[in-house]
Amino acid sequence: MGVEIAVEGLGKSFGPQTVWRDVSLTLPPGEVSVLLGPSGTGKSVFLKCLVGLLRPEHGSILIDGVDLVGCKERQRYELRKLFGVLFQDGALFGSMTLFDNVAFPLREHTRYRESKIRRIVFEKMEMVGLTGAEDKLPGEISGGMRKRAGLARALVLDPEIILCDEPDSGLDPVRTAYLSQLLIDLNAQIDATILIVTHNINVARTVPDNLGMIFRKELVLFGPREILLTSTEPVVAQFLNGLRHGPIGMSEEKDQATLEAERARYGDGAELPEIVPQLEPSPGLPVRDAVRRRKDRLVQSLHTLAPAAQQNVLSSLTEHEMARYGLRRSTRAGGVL
Ligand SMILES: Nc1ncnc2c1ncn2[C@@H]1O[C@H](COP(=O)(O)OP(=O)(O)OP(=O)(O)O)[C@@H](O)[C@H]1O
Repeated sequence: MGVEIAVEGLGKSFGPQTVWRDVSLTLPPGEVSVLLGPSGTGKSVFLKCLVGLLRPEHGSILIDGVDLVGCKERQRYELRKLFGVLFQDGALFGSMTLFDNVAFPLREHTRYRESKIRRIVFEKMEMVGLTGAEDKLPGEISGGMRKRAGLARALVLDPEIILCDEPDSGLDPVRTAYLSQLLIDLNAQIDATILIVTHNINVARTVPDNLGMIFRKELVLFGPREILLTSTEPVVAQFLNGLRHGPIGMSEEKDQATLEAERARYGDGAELPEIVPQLEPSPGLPVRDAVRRRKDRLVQSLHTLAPAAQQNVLSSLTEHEMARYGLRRSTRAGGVL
């Protein structure tokens, strides 16, 4: 199972510019989380801090109990091995074939024989649907294939944590849907802790177990999807529903396109749409253990959730699960005894 990442009081600045301050959240082990936020709010900077590429000035990042911020360089090097990172553009070497790109971390960090490297590379390329493209150069394939190759490379060292920086950027909606499915399938297969940075509303609605949002230099909320997707917190509701009215202004141009598209779909109404079901692993794959663990956790804290979130948690439980948790549905709509 993937490891837990506990971030406490994190703050990052570049000279006089504060990117964000006092960010605290816990990425539950083996679950998929999404970090949202308008352009330029520091989502990529957050990912780079998590993997140790940037150093925050304040706070701690406990990975499996070890503080990445305060630890020695040697320990940081060891912690980094737990991560697989998919950068925005795939970050492939243009002069290397896909095979060599994907093999690169194995050749750098292990002493495996070439036959073993070959086996691992072929296995990961099959996982991301790139069998047969091993000899292609990055310049000869589509953006979606480059992302998948980047993902295969992020997987070769069997990471316990996978970070994806805008895996959907530059992809059409169909390829984004395939990539979203791929991430859920991967989670079902390897149970890694996954954090995805995006401003794609569909990805946020359908992929993660947990959601968080950065706005105006702060983490506005972080929690289970049922809480964020039913939240009436103005900035969260505006962003997740692509509404014009709300704290996010016109000046963030990149999000304007998203806002236009969603406005065309939902109109300007303040009514929140129903929560759409979360993606499930493709047929033939194991069920995600994270789903069961998360339900256990949510049921324990059910009474602390707002009514709309509570109702969504309850409606996600099967009758068998209701019985296992000792819950009975009341005759009142969505109620519980
Ligand atoms: N190495 C750096 N040195 C100085 N400033 C930086 C550096 N990296 C990022 N920044 C600044 O930090 C802020 C946040 O950038 P970041 O790329 O994390 O935003 P983002 O939320 O990921 O944006 P987008 O959604 O557009 O990718 C920006 O103002 C950016 O210019």
